[in-house]
Amino acid sequence: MSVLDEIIEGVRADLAERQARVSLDELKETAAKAPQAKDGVAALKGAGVSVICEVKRSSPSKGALAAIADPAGLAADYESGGASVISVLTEQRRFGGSLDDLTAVRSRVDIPVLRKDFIVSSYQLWEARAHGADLVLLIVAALDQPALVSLVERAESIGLTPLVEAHDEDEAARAVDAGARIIGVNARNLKTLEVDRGTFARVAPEIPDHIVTVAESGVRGPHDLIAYANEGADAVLVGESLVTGRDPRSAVADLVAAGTHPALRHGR
Ligand SMILES: O=P(O)(O)OC[C@@H](O)[C@@H](O)c1c[nH]c2ccccc12
Repeated sequence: MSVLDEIIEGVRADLAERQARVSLDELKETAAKAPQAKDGVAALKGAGVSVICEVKRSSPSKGALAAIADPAGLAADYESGGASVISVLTEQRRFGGSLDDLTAVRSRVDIPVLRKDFIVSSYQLWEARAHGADLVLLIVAALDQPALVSLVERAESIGLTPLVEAHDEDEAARAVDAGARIIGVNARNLKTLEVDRGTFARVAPEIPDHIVTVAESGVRGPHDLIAYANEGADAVLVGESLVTGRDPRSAVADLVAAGTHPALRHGR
């Protein structure tokens, strides 16, 4: 069984437990009271290369990264550093996240918030909305095509913007066919956990220009952002280097400054 399969097995078990506790009707009622979702596409289309900053305690590849006792405080630092979107990992077993983290972050920042999890059911979309998310991650490798298409449509219909994640050219073509408006290219292979920073340049040509492209994983600092920008990335998604660094606010500010430098060519 691949790491991705193992993660999804755990996600399904935790999901079944939550479904037994909170009915879909209850979730929908909570979602109806949530503030209207913010426009994730607009947030990433601003001037320069947008930076999506992640609240991430641990990962399957590295284990514990940072304790993050105050996820909302970290998100506020990201926002004041110039982040366009905050990504909150809500997967518990491997990444140490929770829906409480999502709620806490949502209540502190004004920019859009992404629920980063392994979404396999529309129940999780309603959870995301009920906890104030504006965007959700959908991983092509975790879904067959009919499931991907229906989750993209359902997300959009409840006001969530899906960020559809691909690892190779075929997955990118599936994301485009499913109607994604934002496609993330993850340099980390979820089956082997290896990072290959060449992935973005290989996969991006499959993605039409009008779709927002996000380069995910392995961004160590401004030089990696500049490389991805030159390969056509509209945005980058950064986790580890921010949560393990000493000063997240200024690390984000350095990325944002690099991404808005007038000499930088970006976009396709
Ligand atoms: O910590 P990094 O290397 O900066 O990567 C962030 C993000 O890309 C990564 O956390 C991620 C990308 N896709 C995922 C899917 C599930 C869980 C995590 C991820």
